[in-house]
Amino acid sequence: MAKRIVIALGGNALGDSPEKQLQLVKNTAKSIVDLIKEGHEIMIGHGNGPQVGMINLAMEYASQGNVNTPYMPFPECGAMSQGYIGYHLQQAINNELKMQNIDKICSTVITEVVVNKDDEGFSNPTKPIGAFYSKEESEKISKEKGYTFIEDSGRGYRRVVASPKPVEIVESKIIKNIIDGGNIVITVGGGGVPVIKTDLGLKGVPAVIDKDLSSAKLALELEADMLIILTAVEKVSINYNKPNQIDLSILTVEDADKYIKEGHFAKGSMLPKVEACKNFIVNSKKDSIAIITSLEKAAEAIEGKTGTIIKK
Ligand SMILES: Nc1ncnc2c1ncn2[C@@H]1O[C@H](COP(=O)(O)OP(=O)(O)O)[C@@H](O)[C@H]1O
Ligand SMILES: NC(=O)OP(=O)(O)O
Repeated sequence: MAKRIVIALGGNALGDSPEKQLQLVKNTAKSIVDLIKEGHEIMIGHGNGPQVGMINLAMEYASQGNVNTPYMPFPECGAMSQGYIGYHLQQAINNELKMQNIDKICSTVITEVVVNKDDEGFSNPTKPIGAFYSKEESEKISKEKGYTFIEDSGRGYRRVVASPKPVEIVESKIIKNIIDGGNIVITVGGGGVPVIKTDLGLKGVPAVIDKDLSSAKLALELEADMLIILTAVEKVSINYNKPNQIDLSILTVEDADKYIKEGHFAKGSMLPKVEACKNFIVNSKKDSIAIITSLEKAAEAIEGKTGTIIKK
């Protein structure tokens, strides 16, 4: 049966350069168009951690050098990342739709997401962005620029920035129009550009919202049947990266709470994915499903053959 599906695509699954990303999105587009062919309605949210870090670093470097480049504020870097990732994804999906003779179109909505100005995320940076560094490199950059770094799930050290929780998707009516019109939308890129409400209107703030939490919000607002979080691992594990690692096929909300307390899911990577799925499942008015798996395994996971299914 045709389902309304929100797909949250990991920023790391998009590669670490525009050239690599353009290649990788071709496979992503094929998997997504296969789902569209089966009649499913698709909304795509995506990450931007590596990309927004790269843009921010490049713009900062250029503005400090001799080239005539102004300082680029962080929210603008986030909007730039939505634009170029969305451009690659929509081009690849539209090419694939045309090749398969499907009369639909995919478009990116530059999306703002309201956050609370007093969110505790502003005083405790947790969102890893940009490239991975060695411990020594990260300490050197930290001294030079005052950035905070953390060790990211055994993969190296990364800069972390504030990550407030998503409160409201500003462009949700337009997103609904696109979906109700039978087309495909790319939205809440990088979790959405974070904005706060002021007396003068919306105002961008320097932070990166977790795209899994924004995708769950989108799935709830648009009454989706399914939230699929696609990342680099096929299943969620307990004792991750340890000799006694156990991969989970099913994760109940009750077990998720227990494992969260025991510290099995890393902050800024697996924890927000599990929390996003939990939030969607618990608050959905429908008998909805949430799945965490890898891009390559998406179709199999929808058929219930792999991935971690999060259940009530
Ligand atoms: N308990 C866990 N189970 C599986 N993966 C985990 C776990 N804890 C941390 N991870 C790491 O989290 C990563 C996914 O987070 P991240 O790379 O931030 O996602 P994204 O694909 O959204 O960029 C996995 O590739 C893995 O390295
Ligand atoms: N914004 C965001 O959640 O990005 P990643 O998926 O790259 O962490």
